[in-house]
Amino acid sequence: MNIQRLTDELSIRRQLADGTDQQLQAVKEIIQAVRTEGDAALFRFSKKWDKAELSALKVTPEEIQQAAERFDPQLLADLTEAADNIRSYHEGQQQQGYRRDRADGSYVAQRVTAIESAGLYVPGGTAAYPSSVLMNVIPAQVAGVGRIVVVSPPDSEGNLSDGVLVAAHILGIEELYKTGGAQAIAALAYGTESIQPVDKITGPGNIFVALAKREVNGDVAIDMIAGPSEIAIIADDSAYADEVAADLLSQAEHDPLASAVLLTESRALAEQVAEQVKSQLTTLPREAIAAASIRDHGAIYVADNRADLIRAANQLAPEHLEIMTEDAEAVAEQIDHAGAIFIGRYSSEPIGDYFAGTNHVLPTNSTARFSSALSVYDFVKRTSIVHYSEQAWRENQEKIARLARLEDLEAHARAVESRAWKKESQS
Ligand SMILES: NC(=O)c1ccc[n+]([C@@H]2O[C@H](COP(=O)([O-])OP(=O)(O)OC[C@H]3O[C@@H](n4cnc5c(N)ncnc54)[C@H](O)[C@@H]3O)[C@@H](O)[C@H]2O)c1
Ligand SMILES: N[C@H](CO)Cc1c[nH]c[nH+]1
Ligand SMILES: [Zn+2]
Repeated sequence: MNIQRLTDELSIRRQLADGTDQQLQAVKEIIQAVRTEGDAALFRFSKKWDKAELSALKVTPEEIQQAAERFDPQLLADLTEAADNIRSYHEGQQQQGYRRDRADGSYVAQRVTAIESAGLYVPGGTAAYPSSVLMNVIPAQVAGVGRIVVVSPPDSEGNLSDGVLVAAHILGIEELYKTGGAQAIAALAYGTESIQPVDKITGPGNIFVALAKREVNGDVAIDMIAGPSEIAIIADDSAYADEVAADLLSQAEHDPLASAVLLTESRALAEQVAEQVKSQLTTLPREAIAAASIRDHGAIYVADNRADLIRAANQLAPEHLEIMTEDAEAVAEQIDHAGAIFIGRYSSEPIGDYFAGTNHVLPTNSTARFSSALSVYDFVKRTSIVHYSEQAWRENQEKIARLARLEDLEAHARAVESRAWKKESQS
């Protein structure tokens, strides 16, 4: 791992945000093929990218039941406990409507309702992600979404992993399809013979999924761009280099495009962490992926002082930010831009990936400057409501008509005044 300038890392980010021209072109062609060919395109792309010969896209209740029956009971208990933690955290996000009444009998209000249908992407290319089933589905359920559709790419046998099926089983999901990548996003956005389109698409995925979500945005709503994983760690000499390195590698193993950055004022720690990353890397089953990620998107930034360190972290706006310093909570107070913050030595990032209850679907590519973790808020909409009484109308109609004429909108003014026409003729 090279000790390099943070600015290099940021320029890597900007390129990733757009993908390469080739990747973007491929995604556009995949979306077009799904729009014109429907299911046939989904079968064809599954064969090409997942090496799977599918006979049907929809997972059957028997497949889910059989997976549940052969699943390790301890793992079932672990997934269930994680689901409980996630549900408890997200229930805190439930929103009520509100109403402001006035003495003249008028009121304005806001009503909160769930979106009708949501399509949730669960990654499955280089690894299966049962945890992403929980992270997508639970906020949608807490919000009260009517139709929840889960898509995930199959393995080369044409199956979803038992973990994904069992997570769906725990949550009572009935609409689950074996399709992934850009083609799954297109199917959710535009529909095929097997998959009815949805109102909103959420969930994380690789660069093809991220680019496809960006392409269909507007025809359908999306949550955010949750692309290849990222971790940044602020650490001082109180941190243990082996623990810092382990946490950096935890995200590097997701994807060759994942990024891992250490931010520190200590050159000694920087050197120890670089050594640790090198030696721990060789012991990982996913060594090749992690090595590519560290080589191409790994960085150690040695800051001049604390202010420089904080500025660098905020500039990166990473998906995950760990803080392992003596005054970790005070440092956290100064972070304005990060998808999720992990405070202190014992808050290793995978705790958030699986168990704490917070959502692991998080904005990447510095979009934490303006985007947030997936949440219940993503699955609701707010409708504003106006009720004017006769008294309220009478007292305010002239002001409203004047404001309309200020904008040269005569029909607006007359609409408000039109109630007077009848009142005058009746009196
Ligand atoms: N930001 C977050 O919140 C978050 C959370 C979890 C996972 N992730 C990320 O999700 C990603 C999972 O990636 P994955 O690849 O394992 O699974 P994935 O399901 O995202 O992608 C697999 C699919 O990509 C498509 N694909 C692969 N190569 C292609 C090519 N050359 N051209 C066109 N399509 C192609 C195929 O359709 C395949 O089914 C990782 O990047 C991980 O870091 C992010
Ligand atoms: N770290 C990922 C988000 O970037 C989420 C995840 C799922 N499984 C393991 N990790
Ligand atoms: Zn992870």
